[in-house]
Amino acid sequence: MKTLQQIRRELHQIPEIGFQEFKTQAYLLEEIHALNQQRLTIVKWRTGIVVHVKGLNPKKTIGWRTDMDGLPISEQTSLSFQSTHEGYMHACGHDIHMTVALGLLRQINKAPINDSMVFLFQPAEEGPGGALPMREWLKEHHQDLLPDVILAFHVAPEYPVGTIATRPGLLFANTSELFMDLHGVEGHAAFPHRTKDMTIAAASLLMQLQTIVSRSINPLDSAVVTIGKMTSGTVQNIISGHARLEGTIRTMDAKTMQTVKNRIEALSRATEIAFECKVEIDYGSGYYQVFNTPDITSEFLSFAKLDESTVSILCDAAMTGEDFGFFLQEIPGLLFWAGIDSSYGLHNAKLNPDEKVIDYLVPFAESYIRSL
Ligand SMILES: CC(=O)N[C@@H](CCC[C@H](N)C(=O)O)C(=O)O
Repeated sequence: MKTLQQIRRELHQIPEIGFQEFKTQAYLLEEIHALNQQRLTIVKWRTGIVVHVKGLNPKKTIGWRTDMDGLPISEQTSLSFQSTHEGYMHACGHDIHMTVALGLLRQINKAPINDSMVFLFQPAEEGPGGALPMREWLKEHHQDLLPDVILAFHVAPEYPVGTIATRPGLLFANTSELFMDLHGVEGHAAFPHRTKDMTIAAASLLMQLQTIVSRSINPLDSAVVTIGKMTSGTVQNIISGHARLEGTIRTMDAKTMQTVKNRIEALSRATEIAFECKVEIDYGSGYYQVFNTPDITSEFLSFAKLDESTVSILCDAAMTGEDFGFFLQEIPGLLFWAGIDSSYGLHNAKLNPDEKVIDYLVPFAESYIRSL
């Protein structure tokens, strides 16, 4: 049987983006099929997997969800087990999340608990979002696999291994992707008056977008408008006829999200008039906030406090997005941060989780689940 460290390293080498997790799914299935099958039901959903472990005397079903996808980032670590998929990396810790889920599945399968458990290996967390369609598919086709309570964790680079952090209520933001295409008129660099330059229009719009949070949102509310990618033009001596801005919006409530979108649309209309162009807006996919069930989360924090190997922290909410929010929208449960002690953050090409988190977290999660 492979060690969990070996599994993490092998998963790390094959990062795949949302709904392309074919090798990852095959790898996980091989590990799951190698277990004693007596209590297991295994169902595939797109590139995801659902594994049900029948309890000894089940009164409820406890869910454990892991995400599966990597990011389109070129890895810059010097690890011996670097990504073998050029231009892709597990830079958000989903390799660790999957390994912990497998480790927990092994333990619960080896020594079953009274209740049943369901492990959700969910694709496409980074985008376009697998949780909502997976939840809806379970409701429609596999009511029997729906958990009564659901748990998940996310790696936290800023904390040492052994740290658990979460909070009752709102933990992560509402999100919306943002894609803006600006269409003008391309032309010779020497004849700007015959063109509609979209590099200038996009630069102007980008700067105006930055006024939304500072001037249109109540300072007591919170919002983020991030443009992570900006592209325009073809070569140095042609005025660009097309530019694209790609970003994401984060807010702590749905009303503020609408205010931000209203301002984006108003500034786009103003850009159209000012630069004689067309601005198309696509909001891509949006995630529901992560709202931890208050009493379950308080009890979880009390449990963590009693564990000698754990430092538990009541943390602040963050502007991170997580489509796990869609599960918590309908099923009680919680998401928590687990420290991995990396000097590089999430979505960084040098992220390097301390693998000791796996050996710490599997028994911690197992004993918490046995206490439920
Ligand atoms: C945990 C984490 O980093 N999640 C991502 C989710 C991204 C959702 C979507 N693609 C977007 O950009 O809005 C995050 O960036 O917070």
